[in-house]
Amino acid sequence: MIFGLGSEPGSTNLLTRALAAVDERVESVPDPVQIHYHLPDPRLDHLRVHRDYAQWLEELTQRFPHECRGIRGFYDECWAVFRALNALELLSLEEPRYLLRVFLQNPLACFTLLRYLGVNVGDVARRWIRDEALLRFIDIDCYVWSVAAADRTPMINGGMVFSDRHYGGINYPVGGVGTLAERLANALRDQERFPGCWVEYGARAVRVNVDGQRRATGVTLADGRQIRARAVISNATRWDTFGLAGADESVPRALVDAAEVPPTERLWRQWYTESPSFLSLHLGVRADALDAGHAHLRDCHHIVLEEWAHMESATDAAGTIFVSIPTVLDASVAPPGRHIFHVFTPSWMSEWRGLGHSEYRARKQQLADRLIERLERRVFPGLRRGIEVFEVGTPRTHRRFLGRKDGTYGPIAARRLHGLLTMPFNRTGLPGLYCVGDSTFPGQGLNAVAFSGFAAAHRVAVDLGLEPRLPLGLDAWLSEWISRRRLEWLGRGMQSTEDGTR
Ligand SMILES: NC(=O)c1ccc[n+]([C@@H]2O[C@H](COP(=O)([O-])OP(=O)(O)OC[C@H]3O[C@@H](n4cnc5c(N)ncnc54)[C@H](O)[C@@H]3O)[C@@H](O)[C@H]2O)c1
Ligand SMILES: CC(C)=CCC/C(C)=C/C=C/C(C)=C/C=C/C(C)=C/C=C/C=C(C)/C=C/C=C(C)/C=C/C=C(\C)CCC=C(C)C
Repeated sequence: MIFGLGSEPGSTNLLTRALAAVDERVESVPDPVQIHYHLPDPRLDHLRVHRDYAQWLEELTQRFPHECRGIRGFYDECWAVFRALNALELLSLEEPRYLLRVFLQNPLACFTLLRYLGVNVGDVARRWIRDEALLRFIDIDCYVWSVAAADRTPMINGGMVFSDRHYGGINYPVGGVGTLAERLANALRDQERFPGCWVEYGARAVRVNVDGQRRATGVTLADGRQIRARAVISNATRWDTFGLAGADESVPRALVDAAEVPPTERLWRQWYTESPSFLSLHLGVRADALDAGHAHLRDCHHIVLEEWAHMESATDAAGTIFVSIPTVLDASVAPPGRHIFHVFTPSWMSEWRGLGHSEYRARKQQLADRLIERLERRVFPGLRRGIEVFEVGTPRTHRRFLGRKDGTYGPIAARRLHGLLTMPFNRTGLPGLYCVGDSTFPGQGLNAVAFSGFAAAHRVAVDLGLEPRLPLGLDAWLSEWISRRRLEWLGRGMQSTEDGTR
């Protein structure tokens, strides 16, 4: 489900812009329905989130006519956030010269964003909507991408997702999602266009090297090679970069030595915790086994939930089922007459730890069977008999192939936080080391991590003197001042939230 590949005017189509930055583009297929929901409440069952905004509003208000005004009010606020973002050049919020420039260019958009930066989707939804069933829907409509209910999902992100799905829309890259990475990597390897660039695969960084002045100077790879650099950018999660979070404070394989971990990281650990990983089934299915005229095969993405109580469950394959069938949009990604089903549900590493080889295989089979059974009963009769390819991935698979601690999907708020204000930016307390990806502002999502990539690249370019900065030491002084004030203010805000809770 790819956000950010749109071609409409504005700045929020960050994948399109990243590709354009290296003179590339990918052909894509517009997805007419973002998600087809199969939910426990009859008013929410077979609810389809149409790309066409008017059609979507009509679908929802027909089911909740008494909430007509509330629905409009809520989504209008989402659009206000989106329009403000879409009107700005999106670069590093840690760069004072840029902040001054965008503020002077578009003060109204900046004020709108400032107003919503500390707000969560739940706060806005409850201001407009009373019906508990509809509020539950807003919860799951957040949960399916943020792995958190509305009151822990930042409003800036809600504004992006709930509006962009109707603006730039969801677009499937022809040939599969891997095309995006391939195009970027191939472009960078073109020495005529990008002399000196190279991409290495299978090269695991195991340590960030730090000199006597406590400055990052490069990385050590698993094969012992050392690469020197003036700037090191880690796209590993915060836990894999700086060590573990939560009660388990042992640090097995963090990239930064425990002695070098900056004190600000402690704050971050109090605010964010790991979300679960996923149990994933990758299925190749004979189309003729499924009912050919099956209405559900029109849509690429489905969410299946039989009981609300199981929404946030991440054990025993009992939670929310996510289904993605990319062959609905692009038949070329499978052999003729076949569909690809990617079926997944949240799952914790604790369910998979300590299992021997045969126990691990048996458990995968058992939980996969349960998911297929649930899907056959609710949405796709005949699914099992059509399966020709069957692969199961667990949190252990995610950890192995993505190098993410416990295979986590990313950070989620450990408690109610002030929207996006608490999310760390790209600079870290260790000079020369930057973080990027979903452990940094604004969090999970391809478009969100693309934003953090643009922002990190911008700040690094300024620090290396490749982009102009404020003169007379003002850049360093102002950056430091903003960062200190933010931390002090957040420290105080968090303390008062805790006192209030107590
Ligand atoms: N749109 C969707 O349908 C969808 C679905 C799931 C996830 N997502 C989101 O997509 C985003 C993908 O972000 P991403 O690409 O930054 O993260 P990623 O985890 O997918 O990729 C990180 C890459 O870094 C590599 N890596 C990790 N540690 C390394 C090390 N020590 N040395 C060398 N390489 C290392 C991994 O192998 C991996 O290739 C996430 O935010 C995720 O939430 C989107
Ligand atoms: C100047 C002054 C004073 C001030 C200033 C203010 C400002 C400027 C501010 C700014 C801000 C900003 C720029 C921000 C930004 C943001 C962003 C970009 C955001 C983004 C976001 C995005 C997102 C969140 C997305 C997401 C998505 C996702 C996660 C997805 C997912 C999916 C999945 C998981 C799949 C599903 C499936 C099924 C359903 C089947």
